[in-house]
This record gives sequence, C-alpha cells and structure tokens, in this order.
Amino acid sequence: MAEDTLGLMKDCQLSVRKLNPRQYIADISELKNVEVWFQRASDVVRKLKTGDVDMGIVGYDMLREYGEDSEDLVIVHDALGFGECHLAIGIPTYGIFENINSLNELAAMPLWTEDRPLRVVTGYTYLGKKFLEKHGFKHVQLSTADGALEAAPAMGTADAILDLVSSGTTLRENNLKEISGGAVLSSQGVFVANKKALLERKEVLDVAHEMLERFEAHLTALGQFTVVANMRGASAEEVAERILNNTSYPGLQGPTVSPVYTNEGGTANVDYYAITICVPKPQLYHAVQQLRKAGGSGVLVSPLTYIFDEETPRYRQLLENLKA
Ligand SMILES: Nc1ncnc2c1ncn2[C@@H]1O[C@H](COP(=O)(O)OP(=O)(O)OP(=O)(O)O)[C@@H](O)[C@H]1O
Ligand SMILES: O=P(O)(O)OC[C@H]1O[C@H](OP(=O)(O)OP(=O)(O)O)[C@H](O)[C@@H]1O
Ligand SMILES: [Mg+2]
Repeated sequence: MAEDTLGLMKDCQLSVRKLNPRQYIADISELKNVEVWFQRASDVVRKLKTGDVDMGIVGYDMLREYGEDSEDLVIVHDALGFGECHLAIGIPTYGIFENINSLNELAAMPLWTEDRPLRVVTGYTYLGKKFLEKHGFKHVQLSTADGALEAAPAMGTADAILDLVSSGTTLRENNLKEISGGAVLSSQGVFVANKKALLERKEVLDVAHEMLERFEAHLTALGQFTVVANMRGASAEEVAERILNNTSYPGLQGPTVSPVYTNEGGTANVDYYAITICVPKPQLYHAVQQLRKAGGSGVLVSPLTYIFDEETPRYRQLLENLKA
C-alpha cells in the first residue's frame, strides 16, 4: 500500500521526500505546509479518528475495521485504484465442508453448538462480529491473528477464516474456498480525512481539495485515450456534425476540429481536418471503427495524463458530507 500510495502521488506530481529511509517522516515539495508520517494502516485510522493526523491514505477495509463507523472520519476519495481486494469467509474444500457452498449452508450446519461453536479466525474482529451476527450465526467464536490465517484450518486452530482475498491464490494454495454470500466488503485504497479538521481549519480543507483535484484528474485520465484522426471534409462544421451524428464519442465538450493545411503550388489548401476526442479505454476499438466509418483515417491514439474538469464532483460531494 505504501508503494502504491507513493506511486499515485508521484503520478500526480506530488513528490514525497524522506530525508532518510529509516525515518518515518517526510515532506511533499509541492505542498509546503504538509508533514507526512508513515504509519501502519491500523494506526493511520486510529490517529485520524483522534485527530492526531488530518488526512490519510489506507485500504477501505482498514477504515471500516478500525474506524468503527466513526462520524469523525470522512472519505475524500473512495477509489484510488490500488489495493483492490475483498474481505471474505474462507472454508476448507475438504472434509465436512466439502458440500458447503453458501453462508446459509455454513450457518445451518448442525455441528455448531454452544460447546462446539464454529471457530473463525480473522484480523477483522469488529467487521467479522457484525457480519456473522447479521447473518444469523448463533454458535460462533471469533479469534484473532496477525497473518498467515489461511494456515489455521489445516493446523486445526480454526474451522474458517475471514481475510482479504485478491487473486484467490492464497486460498487455493491452502485448500480453502469462498462461499456465496460470504463476502463482507470490497476494498481499495481510499483518501480519508478528519471531519473536524476539514471543518475548522481552512488550510486543511485547501490541501485536501488540491490533493483530491490532482488524484481525480489523474485517475479519470487513466481510463481514457486521446484519439486524433484526419477527416476529409468541406468545412470544420461539416466534419464536426459527422462526428456528432455518427459516433458515440464526442469528446469532453465536443470534438476539437482543426484544419490540416496541404501545399497546393505554394498556397495552403484545406481538404482535411484533424479531429481530437477522448475515448474510454475499453471502447477504443469501437471508437476507431466508428471514426473510420465516418471517414476518418490516420488514427493516432495516445494515453492521457490528466483531465482537470471545472470542479471535481467528489469535492462537491465532500462539501455536502461536511454539512451533514
Ligand atoms: N492481496 C492483496 N491484494 C490487494 N490489496 C491487499 C492485499 N492484501 C492487503 N491488501 C490491502 O493492503 C492493506 C495493507 O495490508 P497489510 O495489513 O497486509 O499491510 P502490509 O503493507 O503488509 O503491512 P503490515 O502487514 O506490515 O502491516 C490492506 O488493508 C488492504 O487494503
Ligand atoms: O488472494 P491473494 O491474491 O492470494 O491475496 C490474499 C492474501 O494477501 C494478504 O496477505 P499478505 O500478503 O498481506 O500477508 P499477511 O496476511 O501475512 O499480511 C491477505 O491477508 C491474504 O492472505
Ligand atoms: Mg500484510
């Protein structure tokens, strides 16, 4: 998470500088009045809650587990695009669990009694307790460990685990499986702040706004390509109308259309126009097909680095949340 966070900040032209690799403090040259502290995820959330730090970047799972639904925390950006995983129940694929494939089936196993409850090991005792209670598990016992939870069922120290799953490899390699209804939450990196700090100190809100703008501009751009194509046409308007009427990708406001000048015996002549649009990455090939059909040729595709909109919708949402 630390590497991904630093990577995102670097991509947003925020250079986090640690004077010494063994130090836990750093600064950001672009944000003069900001002090950066490196802390474990659980401590980031604890310190945010108490107001000892103003802003933090952690996994949503940690925010929910250690934030315990605190009203002092507010999410500034909920999808930083890294640390994607989900928190889920894992049970053995073998033995008494061989034919158990859903949470209801697990809860309904006659085996679990007051004396012999279902034993679940997890690092997420707050979320785990709430989840199991909500789903009607009566005879259940939660225990906790700091890592390598997937070993617990084979070691005989637990029946099931509740842990993060990403690729699913760790579960599989330990002969464990997910079950339907067994996912507690989806998680990825989030940007969080202390609500009181945002409300009472304008400089904190200003920094949150600037960081949010940079993150949004970059993350929005990551999902898009700039597409440039040449089109033969009678005028810029005629080419623009062809794009607007025959393709599904008009660009941010509308297509940019610019004349392409060719040399006709010493005079600049315009037969072609270059059009520029933005296209969501998954739709690139479809857009190219549409452009070709509308008369486009020489299609150039390049990645986008930033898209700064007039105002980020997430900032408007943040101001709303601060009022609530
Ligand atoms: N396999 C994974 N794939 C994607 N994201 C993950 C994965 N495992 C954990 N994460 C995310 O990374 C966060 C940090 O994970 P974890 O608590 O293991 O920290 P760490 O970086 O390994 O540091 P440490 O274990 O030393 O505290 C988790 O809260 C979760 O949001
Ligand atoms: O589905 P996968 O892609 O296999 O990833 C899931 C594993 O990743 C995390 O562990 P981590 O590597 O952080 O080790 P830890 O639990 O010992 O901290 C998590 O606790 C799972 O064990
Ligand atoms: Mg870890």
